[in-house]
Amino acid sequence: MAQFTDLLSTAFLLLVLYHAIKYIYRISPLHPLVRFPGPRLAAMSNLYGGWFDLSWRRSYVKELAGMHERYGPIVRAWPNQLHVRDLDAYNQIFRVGTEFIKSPHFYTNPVLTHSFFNITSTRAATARRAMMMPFFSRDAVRRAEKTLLNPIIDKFVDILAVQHANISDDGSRVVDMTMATRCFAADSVMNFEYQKPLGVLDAPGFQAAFIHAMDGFSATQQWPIYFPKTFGAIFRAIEMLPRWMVERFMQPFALTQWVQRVCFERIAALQEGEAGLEKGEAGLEKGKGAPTVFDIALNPKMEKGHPRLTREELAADAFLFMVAGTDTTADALTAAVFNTLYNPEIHARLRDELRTLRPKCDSSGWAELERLPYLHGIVKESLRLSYGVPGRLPRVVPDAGAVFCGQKIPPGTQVSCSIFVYHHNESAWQDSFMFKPERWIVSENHNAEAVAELEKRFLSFSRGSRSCPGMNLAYANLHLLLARLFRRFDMELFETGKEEMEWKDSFVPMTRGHLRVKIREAED
Ligand code: HEM
Repeated sequence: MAQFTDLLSTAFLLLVLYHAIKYIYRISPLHPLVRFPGPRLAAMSNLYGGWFDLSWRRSYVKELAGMHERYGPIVRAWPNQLHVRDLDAYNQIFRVGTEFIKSPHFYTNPVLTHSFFNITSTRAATARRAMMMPFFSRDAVRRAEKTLLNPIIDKFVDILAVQHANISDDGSRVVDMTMATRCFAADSVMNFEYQKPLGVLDAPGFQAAFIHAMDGFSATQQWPIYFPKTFGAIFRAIEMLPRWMVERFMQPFALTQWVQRVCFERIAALQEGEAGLEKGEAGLEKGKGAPTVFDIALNPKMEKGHPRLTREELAADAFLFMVAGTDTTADALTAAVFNTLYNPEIHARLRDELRTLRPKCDSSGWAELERLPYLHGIVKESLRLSYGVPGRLPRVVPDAGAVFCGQKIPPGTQVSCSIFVYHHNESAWQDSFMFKPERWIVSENHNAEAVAELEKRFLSFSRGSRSCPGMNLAYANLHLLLARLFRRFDMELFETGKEEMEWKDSFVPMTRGHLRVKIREAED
């Protein structure tokens, strides 16, 4: 009898223990995490207020897309952190004048300190952006086409034609297109900003040290996001070291500091006017009086609500434009070249279309090229499948709270949206992983409404007050450069397949290998 009572009380105790554990588990923050494919992702998700995005793992955002397929449009990482894949939610979060501020845990990168990228408040960032946005409008970019965009494009294609490449056995040249497009983008953005390029296109074989340094930085991007204080402290400590020491032992830092100095000197030169333009390694050429991106910011009008920026802030914005515009533009160009060459039918259709232009299309402008349906389709697909910034873009739910997909979301919740996830929502994009320029072309079985619907779901430049200010510049460069490249050269892939083009999320996508192409002047 005693044994039976013992057994019963043990069973009872076990039952109580089981329910106690279950209860503790249910009220503990671990509870929502069981819905995740494994504890790895969950384990550190609450650290520093972000998802632990395991960005060294190639499949992170792909896992996220899979979770949405399994669990619906809202996936929780933590009670106060969630990921949404719903167009209405996106448009609510990323609208003009949004009250969903950028997450202060995420937008902390010390390399971008003083720039408006790290300003979380929409109002403060908008006031600052407003001074520069007129120079990025469609009209402004069109006006700059001949004087600021084309000279860099001409230089790029001329280099491809004559220099910097190894001649292979069959007489064609092998070009590292991953590096080439990034050198092009960095020089193009800098030229657009100050009418003077950075000079990286001149690096032999496009192997510019600064572009390699940017790679080094991209590879460490999870650190400033998850360990902002530690990374910030390390960064500040490095800034205090003597320059020779940084140059000797920390090349990526040294090169980044060099470009930051170039930006600072160029801003100083603009501030000091003509006298300043003549001095300094980064001095602008005398006599080039066209307006620059910083004209309004250098002469702010208080009555219009313009903030007065310090030289550090202006230089930080100049540096921001350069880094924000380099990898993104180059990734889209790389995606365009790779996918076009990988699919012979797409390549042939593009070549046929470009042959309708004046010889070698050297004088065709952006407006004309944009009207070429197939080229335009290639540009759109390249942007869709290079994603711009594929990861989380976290924002904070405002005091009024929010409603996503019928669910009430409390204030203070951190909500993330991934462009990668949206662009691979199969219910919106059929065969989402396939490169299909024709999906953007109005045809017999694909009407204008269907294309307009895709536009609504196309998020490469994000939306609203914090969307990409460089969108028009990027579109112009993509149309102009791709037309020139495919019209002037015969190209084929060289030892580059899908495996080399696989990527991981380092804020921007970083491919496993480089895109290399054989290139020779086209005869027709
Ligand atoms: C294919 C090219 C490009 C793509 C796909 C792209 C995409 C994006 C995206 C998605 C964002 C939002 C990021 C976020 O919310 O954290 C962004 C922001 C930004 N982009 Fe771009 N971008 C491109 C080119 C450029 C160029 C050429 C420039 C400059 C000349 C530029 C400057 C910026 C800046 C300054 C921001 C920060 C905006 C802010 O914080 O308010 N981008 N871009």
